Amino acid sequence: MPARRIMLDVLKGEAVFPPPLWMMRQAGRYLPEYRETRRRAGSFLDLCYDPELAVEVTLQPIERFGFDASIVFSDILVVPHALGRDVRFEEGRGPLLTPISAAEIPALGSDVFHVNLEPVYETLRRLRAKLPDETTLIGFCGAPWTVATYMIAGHGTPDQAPARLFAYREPAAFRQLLKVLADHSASYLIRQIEAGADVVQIFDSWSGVLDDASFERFCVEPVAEIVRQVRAVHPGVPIIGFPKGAGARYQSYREKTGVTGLGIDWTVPLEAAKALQRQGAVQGNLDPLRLVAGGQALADGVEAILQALGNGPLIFNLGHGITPETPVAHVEAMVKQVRSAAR
Ligand SMILES: Cc1c2[nH]c(c1CCC(=O)O)Cc1[nH]c(c(CCC(=O)O)c1C)Cc1[nH]c(c(CCC(=O)O)c1C)Cc1[nH]c(c(C)c1CCC(=O)O)C2
Repeated sequence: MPARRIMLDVLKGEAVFPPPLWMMRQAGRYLPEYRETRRRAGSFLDLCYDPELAVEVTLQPIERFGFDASIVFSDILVVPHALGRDVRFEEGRGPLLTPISAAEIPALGSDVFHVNLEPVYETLRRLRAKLPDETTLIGFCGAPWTVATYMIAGHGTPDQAPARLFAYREPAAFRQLLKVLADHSASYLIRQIEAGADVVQIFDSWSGVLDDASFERFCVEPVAEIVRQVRAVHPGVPIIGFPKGAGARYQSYREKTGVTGLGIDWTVPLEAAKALQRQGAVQGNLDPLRLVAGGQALADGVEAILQALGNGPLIFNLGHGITPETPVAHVEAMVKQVRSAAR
């Protein structure tokens, strides 16, 4: 009999206690062993495209903490890179891309998109063979809006003003950009599932900066399109949507996109999260800075989530990625508290 992957039970709507647990960005710079592998890899993208090293860093947090889920090591910006855009990561500055112009969008695409992403598929195949049977394997992509913000600005910005202006000034080109990203992201997720992913997550880190109409067109519609395309091929695979900062729009986001699970950031009130659990699983939502601070701030934050959401379908996680300055001992304390929790 195959081992039970409890995160999959939760995504079916079951309440499991203590809840399954993993962390966004769990393979990353807060781990000394990650920093060591990273030094050997050359550039950050070299690490993403080297299945041997990517498997190594993906497994590091699993070996250390025994998380219930493992997320393949890669980045959301491999999609524009595989589409032929120039993408670099500079130490201390984050991603740098050559900004795309409206005139370049009609020709955007690549015959070798999946060839370029083959190392990611190979990493997933190797991971499924190496992971404990009970560990859920997560594939992912960025949502079209969030990926587009980096393609347009060429770097991270606090409010995505360049992408918002572009969308208002060049609506036809922008719509086409979202469509190209949605189609390629859907086929990317389908290939990740075929390489062994049990679940896929769509990261929409910048959905919180949009007005009502723009949220509908730039976040909801492209993600709904991805969900439709993935479900047409793999109807049984759960999809987690993480529209960070969606606030009052979380509920309609799940209804309209059809995502199975909802990633919630730390600003979502626990009462509202409880209401969201009536429609399906939620994943989150510890403030990553409570994990940096540790001590009582951490213990209180963990306890509040377990108390409020522990009776419903919950995947315990942070409300956003773990930050590099987080002490490993604080992660150990969090894992211990979640795992030893009693209802
Ligand atoms: C917006 C976004 C990106 N990438 C991602 C998002 C969505 C989630 C979020 O909002 O955090 C998602 C991502 N990025 C990475 C993963 C790996 C899997 C995991 O362990 O979660 C995942 C799921 C590795 C990474 N991606 C990056 C690192 C750090 C770079 C390094 O190790 O040198 C890692 C481990 C770099 C990256 N990649 C990106 C940025 C803005 C940066 C720079 C900021 C930073 O340095 O933290 C784009």
